[in-house]
Order: sequence, then C-alpha cells, then structure tokens
Amino acid sequence: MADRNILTASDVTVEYPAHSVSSAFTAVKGFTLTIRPGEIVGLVGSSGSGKSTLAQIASGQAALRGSKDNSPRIIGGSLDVLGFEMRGIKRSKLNKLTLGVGFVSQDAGSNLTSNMTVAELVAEPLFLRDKRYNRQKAGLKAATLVDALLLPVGSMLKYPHELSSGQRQRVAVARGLILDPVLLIADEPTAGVDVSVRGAVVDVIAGLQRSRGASALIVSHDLETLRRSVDRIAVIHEGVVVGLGPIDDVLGDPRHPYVAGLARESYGDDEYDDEDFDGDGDDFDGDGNDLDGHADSNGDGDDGPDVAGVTGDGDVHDAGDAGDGRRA
Ligand SMILES: Nc1ncnc2c1ncn2[C@@H]1O[C@H](COP(=O)(O)OP(=O)(O)OP(=O)(O)O)[C@@H](O)[C@H]1O
Repeated sequence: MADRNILTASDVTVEYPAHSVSSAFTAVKGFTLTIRPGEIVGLVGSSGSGKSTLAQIASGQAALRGSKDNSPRIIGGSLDVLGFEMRGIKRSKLNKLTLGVGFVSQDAGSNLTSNMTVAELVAEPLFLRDKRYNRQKAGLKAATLVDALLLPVGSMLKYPHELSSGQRQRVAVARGLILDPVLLIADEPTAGVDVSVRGAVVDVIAGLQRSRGASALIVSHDLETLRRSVDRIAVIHEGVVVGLGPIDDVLGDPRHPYVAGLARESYGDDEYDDEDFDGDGDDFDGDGNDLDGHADSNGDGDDGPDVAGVTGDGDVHDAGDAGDGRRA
C-alpha cells in the first residue's frame, strides 16, 4: 500500500435517484482527485456544492445505507478507496473498507448516544471491533484524544447534554480517530466549534494522521479553518472541481469566479486584484453575500446567529470557552 494512492477519484459523477415526486439529481459531476499516503486534503465549497455527497460516497456510508433508499450513487467514472472500487461495491467489501476508513458526519456531534459518558463514547469503537480490548488501554487512548482535541479537563465523565454543540462535535472527531484510520473523512469537523479553536481541531486531525503516515479528507465551507493544516485543497462548486492544489496556489491563480471570490474573502478586497470574470464590473454573483449564499451579518465570515458576548462561531453554548477551548 506504501506507494499506492489512498484515494483515486477519476471523473466521478454521483446521482441521487428519482424518488416519489422528485426526479434524479446529479450532485457531483466529473470529480477527479487523488490522496496520497500521509496527505491531508481539504474539500471546500459553498452550501449545496456536493461536499457531503462526496464524503458519504468516499467513506462507504452511502452504500452502507443500502440501495433501496435515497442514498447517492456513483453513475459515472471510478472511485478507488484503499484499493476498493466504490462504484457498485458489495457489502462484504464494504465491511473490509470500513476497517480502514473513519468517518465523521456533519451531524455526528448531535447523534451521540445520550446515556453514555464521553469516555465511553470515545472508546466504544474499540470495543465494537474487539469486545476484549484492554479497558485500561482504551481509557488511556480516549483520554489522550479528548485532551488533544482541547476538550475541557473533566469532560470524560460528562454526558453529551452537558457539553456544548462544538464540544460534542469534537467528541465525535475523537471517536472517528480512535481506530487509527488509514483515511479519515471528516465532514465539517468544526461545526459549532468556537472560532478560536477551529484551526487547532483541524491541526490535531492533520497532525495525528500525518504522524502515522495516514491521510485525511476534511470537508469545510470555511477555508481559513483549513489554511494552516492541509497540504492541498479541492474547491467544489455546483458539483464540479473548480480549484485543486496548495491553498495559496489555488487562490493566487483563480481559474473560476467562485475561487476568485474565495481569494477576495481570504486576502481582502484591497490586497486582492480582483478579476471581473463575467465582465459586468461586479462581484461574480453581485449579491454581496458570503460565498455560501448566506448573509454574513457581522463580517466574521460565519453565518451563525452571533450574539453579543458570544464567540462568533454561532454556538451560544461555547460562550464560556476560554481561548484554548477549555472552560475558563
Ligand atoms: N437526498 C437527496 N436527494 C436529492 N438531492 C439531494 C439529497 N441530498 C442532497 N441533495 C442535493 O445534492 C446537492 C449537494 O448536496 P450536499 O449535501 O452534498 O452539499 P454540501 O456541499 O455538503 O452542502 P452543505 O455545506 O450545506 O452541507 C445539493 O443540491 C442538495 O440539494
């Protein structure tokens, strides 16, 4: 496996099948990407661009949910993950694939089992794989991850309802990492997380994976969160890759208006020599909104319901976090 790509997507097209009144919808069109061993790739794009669809397809989650429901499916191209062709993958192969791929869904933090403590939740995947896993070792491993993810001291014995939404999402990330996946696919791992620690959470994911020669695909609508940790980004817009490479290369030479908009947000209007792609002398969509189409009322790049005295991450419950994510 050493020299082999961890993930190779070649011209992948993904469709949600027709169901009841809605017709089939092509969510991803001709997606091409490779992820090498030890590489950390960010998948960036606005709301509805196809990021979660790709995350579900690449992690095997869509196929796991079965063919009868409204799960997305690959209808064109090929997607190889850890040597498994994902197009039409059989359940027996899926089970093997999921031994190597960790997945953190966008809403993982809100789906934690309510009557388990953080310590139990984080360690659970170890026992689901091996009932006789050493309890002391599991506890230590879980505590190390909880600490690395800057969760407050003392959270090990807490239940999900005693945590903020951002803290719950970090617990979900710890669960995703505890099996030492060869590839971690994390869909918005910093959803709801205090803006001051979002970068640090991505750093931890990247650092842990890199140190083992393992890889990660980290989905985020927020480029700044990924900036210091990822090796490359893939920018997706309306299901199509419109930028691919190291962040500064992609933003420094935007080939698509959406990427130009990202560069403007990232470097600021004054520093970035904007190109008028559509020749109308306007920003490319002319709506003055954030790139995800949501109004950014406070100029922090976040469309959460920011309230005075709160962190600007749209997560009121994280308001008591000290700057390092631990309770003050
Ligand atoms: N079950 C479904 N059936 C049909 N279309 C769907 C379904 N789920 C998502 N879509 C459509 O597929 C497209 C891509 O959605 P997806 O959730 O992958 O986007 P995203 O980039 O992850 O957005 P967000 O950042 O809001 O999560 C969207 O146009 C969405 O409306």
